[in-house]
Amino acid sequence: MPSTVLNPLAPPRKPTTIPPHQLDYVLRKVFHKPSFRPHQREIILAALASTDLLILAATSFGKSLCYQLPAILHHGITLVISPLLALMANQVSALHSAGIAVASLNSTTPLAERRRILDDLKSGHPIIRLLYVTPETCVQDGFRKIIRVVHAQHELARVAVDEAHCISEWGHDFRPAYKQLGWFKRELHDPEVPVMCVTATATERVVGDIVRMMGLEEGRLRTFRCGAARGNLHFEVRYKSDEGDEMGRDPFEGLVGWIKGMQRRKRKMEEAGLLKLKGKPTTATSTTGLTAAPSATRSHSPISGIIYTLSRTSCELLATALTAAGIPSKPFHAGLPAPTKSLTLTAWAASSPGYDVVVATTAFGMGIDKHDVRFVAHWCLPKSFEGYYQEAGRAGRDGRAASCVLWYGREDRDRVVGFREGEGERRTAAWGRAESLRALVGWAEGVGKCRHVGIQDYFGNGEVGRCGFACDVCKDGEGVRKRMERGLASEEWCSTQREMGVYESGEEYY
Ligand SMILES: Nc1ncnc2c1ncn2[C@@H]1O[C@H](COP(=O)(O)OP(=O)(O)OP(=O)(O)O)[C@@H](O)[C@H]1O
Repeated sequence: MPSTVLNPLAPPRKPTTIPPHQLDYVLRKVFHKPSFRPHQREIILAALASTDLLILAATSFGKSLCYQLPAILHHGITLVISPLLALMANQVSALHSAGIAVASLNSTTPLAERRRILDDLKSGHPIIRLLYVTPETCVQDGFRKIIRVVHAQHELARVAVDEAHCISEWGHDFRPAYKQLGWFKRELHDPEVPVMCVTATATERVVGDIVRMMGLEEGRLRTFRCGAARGNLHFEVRYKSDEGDEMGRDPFEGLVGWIKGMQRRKRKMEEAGLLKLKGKPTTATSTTGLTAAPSATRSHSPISGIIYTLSRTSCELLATALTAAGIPSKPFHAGLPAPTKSLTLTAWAASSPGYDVVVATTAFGMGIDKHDVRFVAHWCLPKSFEGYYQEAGRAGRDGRAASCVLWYGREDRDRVVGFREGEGERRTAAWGRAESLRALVGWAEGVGKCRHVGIQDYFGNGEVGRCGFACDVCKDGEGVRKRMERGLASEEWCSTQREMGVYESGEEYY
């Protein structure tokens, strides 16, 4: 990279003209990627032209690169606003290993590190290229004062808002502090600070909120609608009631049979030499020092998967039952000690023996970027369509085929409604969630429509045709209809149960 790029005394920021080959060079040399994915180059060039950008693109698209690469070419610092510490930690450690001057500032930053970062910012000419902060940090007066100093020196290159749907009360992960991020456009002028908002899960209403609350002006904003479609994911819904599943058996048997079926097919392909054997014996050590047991030599590589449940109790019970059934699984939820969670995450990411499957609550979602997750199962109905698609999006991030199965029952639907009512949400958020849940239920019971088309209809960004064979409906719509009729409890039964308060529970979620 030319030394002028990193020179803290470089002249005031103006649109950066970069020869196209330099983008490829940085992509390969710094990010170790062979080529850009579709749309990435175009978005990065628009970012380098200091335009305001709204990026609506599927899970695993590679949205982070769209602000990371310009950040190291641009003069000045890029502020990345991210909602989750885990999400930040992943990106910061990857950028750090690539030799990029990166830092994060949040409630867990050690005092000495915090002082170092703030001193760097206060100098007005920070050496840090990318600073990851929580939205809560951005609303603090002290932090804003320091940002003004940086801006006055023309050194604030861009504000990137990750998971931008969190700004909207209609969205599924609303965070009040996100609403205050309009401050950057409102208060910082001459020069204007370019903003980039990125999300995978925004409906039209949420997009409207992002534009309005961030103070983005339609005339100066470029929106990239890259589509929410994930063509490599196979979607399927399996139907169940409290009495049993669509085959009249315990749904757990169905789950075990499905996972073992995948294992068998993979083993056959490995034996036939059609798949390379991965998963060498490894010993994973978490950042907190706990170590997973080393493996014996494996004759077959494991299938990596995630199973989502809603409550902590079912998370632990299911992990224990699956392990007993021969599918090595670990629970992950917010109630577990930090070292245990860290070990689970590290060992699962390293495909260590005993960690094939993580059974998780929604505490395990955004920011999970393991490439070879071959399945995501939802054992219970999630609370929103966006949450479902975000979680399903953890599968197949290497672009290869992966399966997403939702076990859907009307009793679960009513439990989710009962649980949400107990949360006492604000009115708009409650309406938004109710609408989203209704859409998800409609999708699960909508056996006449391709699942991929149903997803696009909900998110409304980008068109897809029927998938052909990448969902249960396109494969065998009539069969799905029959399974649904057999598997679901009747509405009359559910309504009687609701009246008796059967679905209200005091369980802990997340
Ligand atoms: N051009 C590229 N070539 C190869 N891999 C890439 C490229 N761009 C990004 N990736 C990889 O794709 C993965 C997903 O990228 P990223 O985490 O930015 O996804 P995302 O769009 O933010 O998805 P999500 O919304 O699901 O978090 C990462 O492992 C990243 O390193």
